[in-house]
Amino acid sequence: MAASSRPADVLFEIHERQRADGSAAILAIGTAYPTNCIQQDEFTDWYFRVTKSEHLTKLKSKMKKICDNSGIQKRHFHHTEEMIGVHPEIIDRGAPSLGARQAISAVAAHNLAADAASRAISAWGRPAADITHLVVSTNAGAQEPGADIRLAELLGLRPAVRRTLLYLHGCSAGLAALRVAKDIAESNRGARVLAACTQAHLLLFSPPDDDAHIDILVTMAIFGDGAGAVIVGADDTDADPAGTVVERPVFHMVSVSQTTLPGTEQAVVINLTESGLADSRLSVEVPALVRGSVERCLTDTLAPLGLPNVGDGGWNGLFWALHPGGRAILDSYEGALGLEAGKLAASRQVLSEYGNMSGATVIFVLDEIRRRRQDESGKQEGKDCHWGVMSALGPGLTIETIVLHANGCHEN
Ligand SMILES: CC(C)(COP(=O)(O)OP(=O)(O)OC[C@H]1O[C@@H](n2cnc3c(N)ncnc32)[C@H](O)[C@@H]1OP(=O)(O)O)[C@@H](O)C(=O)NCCC(=O)NCCSC(=O)CC(=O)O
Repeated sequence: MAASSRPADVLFEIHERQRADGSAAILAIGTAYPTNCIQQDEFTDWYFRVTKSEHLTKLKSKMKKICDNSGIQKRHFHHTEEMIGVHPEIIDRGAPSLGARQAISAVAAHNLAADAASRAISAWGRPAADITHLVVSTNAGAQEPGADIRLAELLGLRPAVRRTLLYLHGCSAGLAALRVAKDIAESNRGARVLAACTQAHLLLFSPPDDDAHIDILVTMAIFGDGAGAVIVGADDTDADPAGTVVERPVFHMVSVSQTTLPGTEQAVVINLTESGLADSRLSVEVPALVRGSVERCLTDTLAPLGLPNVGDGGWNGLFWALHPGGRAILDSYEGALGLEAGKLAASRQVLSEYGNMSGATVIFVLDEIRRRRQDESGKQEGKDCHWGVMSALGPGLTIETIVLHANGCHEN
């Protein structure tokens, strides 16, 4: 039968040829963090000394309590005491410091992204030149040419690689990058998307203020630096000329959703000013907002999928890759969903070892879940659950979610 020449049919055929056949999968994961490490039980002394705020004894003891209860053991930072020492404007609220902060944190963010991406590419097993699209997400400044171009240079990607750069999505930056990567991979047959989220928080660094700004202490007590990268593709696994499979899906990205909670626009505020992000705000209400809304939000996300048997275990029938925005945020998810102890073990471990690396954190959590699932040595929590939820909070207040399916699991 002759092919139709009706424009609508031709357009449809072109569209079908361009689209991938399968759903997007994460094919490899890489992470990186700075070598400079501060133990959480030493952080309060370090912070009050570096910011020349030793005289603020009441705030110091409050900060100590927050650190003690944070669920964090250590964090990694690009910035050091010496670095801040040569830029006194960083601890002076009245002095402009955006230029100095951005110059330092951009280089750090680019290098961390390159390290994480190199690890992802190496785990993927194909050459960097096979990457067709690049999605980079960061809170470490707002410049052009930006982190995407620099990362493409550092990795030696093809000049024709198609780039997308996302700035200031806060802690949902990692999920936003993955959501965009999924759409690109499913819309472009043969695409291999490198999605990287990189955070260096010197832009956020701020001296203690007064009793009215305890959120500054909270952000200083929980945020750390790090980068995560994944390779995303949507077609059948690729084999080399000898027929050896060189790429295998780790997690399929089944569906994505983004919900902005009404009336919460002041809950997480990120302001880029002459003082960097030091004028940002974090409401004490965030854990309660999460507790009150997350079940409805996840029900709306999962119900239309009609996943087989997931309902049998309730929320405990899923594995969970949650952004550990803070210990109280994880407690809120756990309480609201009735999750068993251990369900958030990967999130709590990443929080403990690295703190909240903003959008990059959830990629560390995903990598930790991958490691636990592949661990043959014993029963790891969540190994029997094949469907999972990845979720993070961002300004808005926004809850971003990706429903996952772990590779090699066809039952359940
Ligand atoms: C920081 C904590 C570990 C501290 O835990 P604690 O067990 O010590 O107890 P707590 O919650 O009572 O807090 C201790 C004291 O700090 C105060 N406090 C806590 N959070 C505050 C905030 N955001 N603003 C102002 N004050 C705050 C409390 O009122 C209390 O004061 P008092 O002692 O006077 O009673 C926890 O509160 C936590 O994990 N909070 C969630 C942090 C969060 O919102 N993360 C999201 C980051 S943003 C993100 O991930 C998204 C994004 O950036 O886009």
